[in-house]
Amino acid sequence: MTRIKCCGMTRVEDAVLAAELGADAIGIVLTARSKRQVSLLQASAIVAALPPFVTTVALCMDDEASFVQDVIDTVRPSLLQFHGEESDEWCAQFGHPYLKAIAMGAGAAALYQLRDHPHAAGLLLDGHGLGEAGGSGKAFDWSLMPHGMKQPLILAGGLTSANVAAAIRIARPWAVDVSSGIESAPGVKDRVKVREFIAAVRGAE
Ligand SMILES: O=C(O)c1ccccc1N[C@@H]1O[C@H](COP(=O)(O)O)[C@@H](O)[C@H]1O
Repeated sequence: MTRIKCCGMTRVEDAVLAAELGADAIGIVLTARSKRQVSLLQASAIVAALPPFVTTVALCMDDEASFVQDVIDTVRPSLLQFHGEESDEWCAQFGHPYLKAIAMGAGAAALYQLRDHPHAAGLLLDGHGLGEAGGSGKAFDWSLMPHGMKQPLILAGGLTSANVAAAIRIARPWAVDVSSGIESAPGVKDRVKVREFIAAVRGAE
C-alpha cells in the first residue's frame, strides 16, 4: 500500500478532512520560506484536531536550531521534515525522528545526496532545485527513483490526481506527498481534489 502525505495544511478543517478521506500523514509548514507558513499556535491546533494513527509532519527549511526545538516542544509532531541544506548531523541533533528532503531538480546528478542522510527515518525526493523551496508543483523524472534502499522513499513534486497513478507505477515509492496538487489557492485545500488524489493513489495499487 502506498502511504499518502497531504502537506501544507493551514486550516484545521482541511487537515481533518484529509485524514477522514484516508491520508496517512498531514504536513504543516513552519518555515518562513513558505507561502503556507503557519504559526506554532496554528500548527498545534491542527495537530490537536487529528485522530490517532495519523502521522503529523512539521516542515522546517534551514531554520535556526532554537526554532526547530520550539516546534518540537510546542507542536509535538510525530516527525520533522527538513527541506533545506541541513546536514545529517544537524538534523539528528534534536533526537526527534525526521524526513530529509532531497532536491531532485538537477536530475540524476542530484542522486549523490541520498547517501548523505543515514539518520533520516525516510528520504523525500522533491522536484525543485537545490536551495529552492518546495510546494512549487515541480515534478522530476520519476524513473530516477532508486530501488533497494534501506530508508523508505517518499515521492513529491508536482503530483496531482491526474498523474499520481503513473508516478506510482514508474517510481514505486513507499509513499507519495502532495501539496499544490490538492489546492484551490496556496494553503487552501480543495475537498474534491483531495478526494480524487486519494482515490487515484488507491486505484493505482
Ligand atoms: O509547501 C511549501 O510551501 C513548502 C515550502 C518550503 C519547502 C517545502 C514545501 N513543501 C514541500 O514540497 C512538497 C511538494 O509540493 P507540491 O506537491 O509540488 O506542491 C510538499 O508536499 C512539501 O513536502
